[in-house]
Amino acid sequence: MPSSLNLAVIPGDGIGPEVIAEAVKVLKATGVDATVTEYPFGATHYLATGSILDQSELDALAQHDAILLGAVGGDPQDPRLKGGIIERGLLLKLRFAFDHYVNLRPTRIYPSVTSPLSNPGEVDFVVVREGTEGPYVGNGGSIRTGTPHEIANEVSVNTAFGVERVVKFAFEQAEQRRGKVTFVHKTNVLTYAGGLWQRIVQAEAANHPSVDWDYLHVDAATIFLVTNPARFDVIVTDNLFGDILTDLAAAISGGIGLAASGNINPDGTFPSMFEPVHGSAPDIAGKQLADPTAAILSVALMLAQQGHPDAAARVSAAVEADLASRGDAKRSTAEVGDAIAAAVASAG
Ligand SMILES: NC(=O)C1=CN([C@@H]2O[C@H](COP(=O)(O)OP(=O)(O)OC[C@H]3O[C@@H](n4cnc5c(N)ncnc54)[C@H](O)[C@@H]3O)[C@@H](O)[C@H]2O)C=CC1
Ligand SMILES: CC(C)CC(=O)C(=O)O
Ligand SMILES: [Mg+2]
Repeated sequence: MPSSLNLAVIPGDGIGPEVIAEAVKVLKATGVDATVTEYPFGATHYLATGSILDQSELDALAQHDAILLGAVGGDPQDPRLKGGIIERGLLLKLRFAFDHYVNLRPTRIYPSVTSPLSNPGEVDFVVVREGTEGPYVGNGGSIRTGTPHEIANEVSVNTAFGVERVVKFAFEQAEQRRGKVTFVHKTNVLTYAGGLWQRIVQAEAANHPSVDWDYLHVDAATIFLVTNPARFDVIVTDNLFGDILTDLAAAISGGIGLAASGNINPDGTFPSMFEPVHGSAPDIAGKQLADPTAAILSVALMLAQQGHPDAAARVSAAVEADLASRGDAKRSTAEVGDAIAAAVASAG
């Protein structure tokens, strides 16, 4: 692991720059030796320059130890951004090019946080979402486009290679946690993809006798996330189901402003990328209303992955203390960041 962290930062669009300013503030407060290089990519940059992310920019990002991203995406009604041109051409391009096959999304209901669930119990699980396959790969098309007879396909790609490696990662996570994997899919209907996943989960389970596993259809999984979220330890699922379930997981655990994630390349061939689960939130952008906690907790995930466990623990502890101290008074994005950064610095 490097002693000096060579970090690329992509603040992005909407609330992205606001939450990233606080995340970088907290990173600096840890005292970890880090060089921060900012890149302007996102919808705003595209609208100003016509450029999204070219090969030389991808090559430059590849030179970094890790990437911290705010959120990207502009106004969904803007015709210049149609077809998810930024989400696909920037965010997914990075995940695919840097082989971020593990999208790791931890969920905890902190004791001090008000959950919409009245009695959630002790909730602490991680979603291991496959990050490079599924219906997000862009394998589709449409004919007779724009006519009443249009036919559109979006094919979910699931390879034995891709499923095996993420399932193996999930079982290894469970070995280091409470020893339970829940595989989530829709094997009763998506029988080809689901069958592949099912066989691989069964085979991998045999390699991890200390881990229990069970299976839930994705629709039932949404029930249990609300009625009994404490039953989960590690959830492993595909790209689309994982995207949806982790917004729900964020909602039950105090809000999307608290949910952090890592797009991990476990092999270390490419830089991993850390980002809040949320998007660019155009409805609150530029008003200092965004909660920067998810971006700050993404820094903690990054520090842990980059070999700075003490600094990561200090950031997590400062967030936990800040959550415990939150009352009814509204604080700005920067005020939350200032408070957490001060707590991190004083614990250093
Ligand atoms: N990783 C990324 O860069 C992602 C980008 N997007 C993009 O973001 C744009 C907006 O997408 P939406 O579907 O509206 O999802 P969103 O996550 O941006 O917003 C959903 C709701 O959560 C609220 N919210 C989000 N983050 C918050 C925070 N930190 N503090 C307080 N409230 C927060 C928003 O105000 C909004 O009401 C779209 O262009 C979408 O494609 C969406 C998800 C992920
Ligand atoms: C905008 C999508 C491509 C990403 C997303 O919603 C997510 O990764 O959670
Ligand atoms: Mg999402």
